Amino acid sequence: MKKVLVIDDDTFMCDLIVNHLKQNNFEAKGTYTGRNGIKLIEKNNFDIVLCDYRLPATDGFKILQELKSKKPLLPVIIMTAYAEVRMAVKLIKSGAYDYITKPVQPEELLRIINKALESTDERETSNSFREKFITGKSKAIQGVMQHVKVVAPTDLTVLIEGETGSGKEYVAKAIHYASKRSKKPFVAVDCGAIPKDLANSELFGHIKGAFTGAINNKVGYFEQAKGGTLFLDEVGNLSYENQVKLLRALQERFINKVGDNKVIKVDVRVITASNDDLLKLVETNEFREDLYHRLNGFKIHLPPLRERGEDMLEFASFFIEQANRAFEKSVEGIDEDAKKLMFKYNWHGNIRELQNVVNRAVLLSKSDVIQADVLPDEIRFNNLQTGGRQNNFSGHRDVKELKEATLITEKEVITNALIESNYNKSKAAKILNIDRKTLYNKINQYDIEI
Ligand SMILES: Nc1ncnc2c1ncn2[C@@H]1O[C@H](COP(=O)(O)OP(=O)(O)OP(=O)(O)O)[C@@H](O)[C@H]1O
Repeated sequence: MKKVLVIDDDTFMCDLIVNHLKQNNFEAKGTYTGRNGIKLIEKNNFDIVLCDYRLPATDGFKILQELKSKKPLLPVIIMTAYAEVRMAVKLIKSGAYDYITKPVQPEELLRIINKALESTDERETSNSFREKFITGKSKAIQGVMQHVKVVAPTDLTVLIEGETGSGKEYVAKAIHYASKRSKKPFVAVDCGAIPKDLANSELFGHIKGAFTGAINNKVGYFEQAKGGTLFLDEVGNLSYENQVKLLRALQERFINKVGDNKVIKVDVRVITASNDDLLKLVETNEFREDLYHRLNGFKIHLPPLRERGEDMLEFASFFIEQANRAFEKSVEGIDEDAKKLMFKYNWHGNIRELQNVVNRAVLLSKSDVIQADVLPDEIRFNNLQTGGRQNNFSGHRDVKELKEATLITEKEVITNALIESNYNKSKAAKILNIDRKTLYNKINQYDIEI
């Protein structure tokens, strides 16, 4: 039986909701104050919380923040008499699962609660992840999967290198779910997306009053991943100060919250990933060498999609099935001409780009197989050497090393996308099928004029 806590200072309404939930097979408990609500949540394992927005001495927003810092995964539904869009957006942005307007309609209440519980039940498990993980048969990936198998049961830190969209997070999850930590949380953090001045508090948490705006205690990612795996994507983006703190956390297995001297023991396995060659960042002093060696307990290099041969078709079939279900279509496969074009293409955005291309093709397809006409122009009008975009590579005939050639091509592809989008970074990132942060990093890396 699912456990629901109702927090409402209107005693009549609170009891009414509790009774209604009990009649509908929930184990419901009510409380009339926010403070007591927080205490009950700390001591019990509720599956969901229903909280009134207007409470004496506090409000639903403050309670929500406190709850999210203590139990980030607990769904909270706010009940409010003020169906104001701005406030609803604010509540949902602050982590509320949803809101319901008062007077509460019994059927609507049950619908929202069941929806929230379903989405929690759908949270990924080892089995559900296995169902959506495609391994592939290429030699390159078989080698990687062999390494995954060997390293998973250990507690080694793993560094995964690979191009954008090549499946680094998926491989990190494969390691997690094959490890003894599989029943504990897998927490993924995009270090490139955290503002530098907030990174300490995001990773390690903070205490109330630690800085302006720290109105409540916050549980950081390290603590959220307790007993499980913390996946730090784009780790090369961490500032020097954060690198020092991360190194300490890894060496000593202790963290400090921002503003607090108390040390907290953390049992977390760290897996990191990078699009960049981290060693290069070490050479240019942008990344600490001692941290690099700590993170590089075991290195896994993920091959780009273009080096995975027939795996591309296996991924495509899988994505076609997914898209058929999502769009209620019944596409059966890809015709030979379209396949040829897809094999010639460079897939700079790798598996993610392939998934987007397949989604679009399924949606547009009028026949039961994907034909060339529903592939994007860059694939249809691709000429073998260029990977689909304008290219001035003939101007670099003296380049012999493959790595240098790749760098030059990447710079040119990015420059072309910027030109094509009139230097609109969001549009250019979309064309390139990378996120804005990665685009900014690349612009800096290649010193591209913008
Ligand atoms: N092995 C796989 N099986 C099925 N789908 C996959 C697999 N690997 C990647 N994908 C698909 O490709 C998408 C991108 O994968 P993922 O996020 O792991 O890449 P990434 O290398 O971590 O990307 P980024 O460099 O942008 O962080 C996933 O959301 C998933 O849809």
